[in-house]
Amino acid sequence: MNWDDTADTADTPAPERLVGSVADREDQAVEAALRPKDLDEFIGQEKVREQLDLVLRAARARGATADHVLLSGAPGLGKTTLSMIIAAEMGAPIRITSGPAIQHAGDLAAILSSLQEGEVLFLDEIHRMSRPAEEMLYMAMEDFRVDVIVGKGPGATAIPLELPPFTLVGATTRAGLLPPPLRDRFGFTAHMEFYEPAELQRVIHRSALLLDVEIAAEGAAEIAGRSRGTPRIANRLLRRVRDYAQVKADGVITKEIAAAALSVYEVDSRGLDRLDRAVLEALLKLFGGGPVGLSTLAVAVGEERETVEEVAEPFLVREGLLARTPRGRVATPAAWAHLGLTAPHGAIGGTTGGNGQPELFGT
Ligand SMILES: Nc1ncnc2c1ncn2[C@@H]1O[C@H](COP(=O)(O)OP(=O)(O)OP(=O)(O)O)[C@@H](O)[C@H]1O
Repeated sequence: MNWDDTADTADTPAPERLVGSVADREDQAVEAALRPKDLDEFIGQEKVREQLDLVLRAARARGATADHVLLSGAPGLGKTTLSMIIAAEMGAPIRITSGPAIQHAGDLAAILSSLQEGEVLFLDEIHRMSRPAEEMLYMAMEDFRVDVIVGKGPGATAIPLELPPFTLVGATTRAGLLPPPLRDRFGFTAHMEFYEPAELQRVIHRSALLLDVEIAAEGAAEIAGRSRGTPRIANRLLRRVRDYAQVKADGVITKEIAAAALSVYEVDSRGLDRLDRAVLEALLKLFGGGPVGLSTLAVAVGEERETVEEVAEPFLVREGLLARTPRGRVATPAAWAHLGLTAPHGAIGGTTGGNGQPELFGT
């Protein structure tokens, strides 16, 4: 089984994890139909929307090409969708490529030289571009010009090539990995946050409408609460719940149907799946809440160390269920509560029994 939640989309097969945030094949097939087409349809991310709206309106009013835009944030939060919206709002065509697809500067030169005036170039996983391509991009972004190197060794010559003005929309899961000279060349930078449950509920209602599925408000809320703050996961869970509702009921998604369907798929009320729960259960039941070393924890759940560290832990940490401390992994009081267990007296992350305050996580 491939649990890989952090791998990049370009060169990995579909993850089989229902709560993984990277697009699987089914997502790729249906997502186009679910993408909002303009800024008004785009749900949540209020600040990003407001700021981007200003940037695009101003460019339109000047009759100019929009500034380069950098979007950072976890997979499935809407970076590709937003890049398409930028193109649509500017009435411009869009070209989509990704960092790993551009290994040689020549690959980039070929793309850049075939752009139309005003075109949006969406470069996903921009942090994974090769160094020479990155350096070519600096000049292209700033001066709309590239130097194409012809020949090799001492006889090589640089032929300057003028480019039409274009808008680069770069997307990255890790803005910190971008070299500062590249980051500085973006006129507008936006960080996409995880979505609130109420926003995901709106995403689910909108998708249900497009998929012609009847859903009650509480049904949407139930799915939203398990979607890990990510529209892609919300849409994926919606499709699985729809299947269940069709087979086991009359097709309508109620709160009960959503909860029953997602328990079949082992996605719990906070969006933890089997792997997440296995890690948490081992930490609480075998190690009394920790601290325990990562390798020991991984052996206890029968997974690779990297799988526990890179796939399960980020979400458990984000949810405040697990902490990484210098002494090892430690469960928080919320972890004990979530699994319905009582921390043993004096356990780290449990209560001390005296003042009721957690030993490590109190004031
Ligand atoms: N704000 C939103 N409102 C409604 N639907 C959204 C929103 N953001 C994302 N989606 C939906 O979630 C799905 C995933 O979005 P998208 O492909 O844009 O994510 P991404 O951040 O580009 O992911 P990746 O980094 O894996 O490429 C799309 O089907 C899109 O319809």
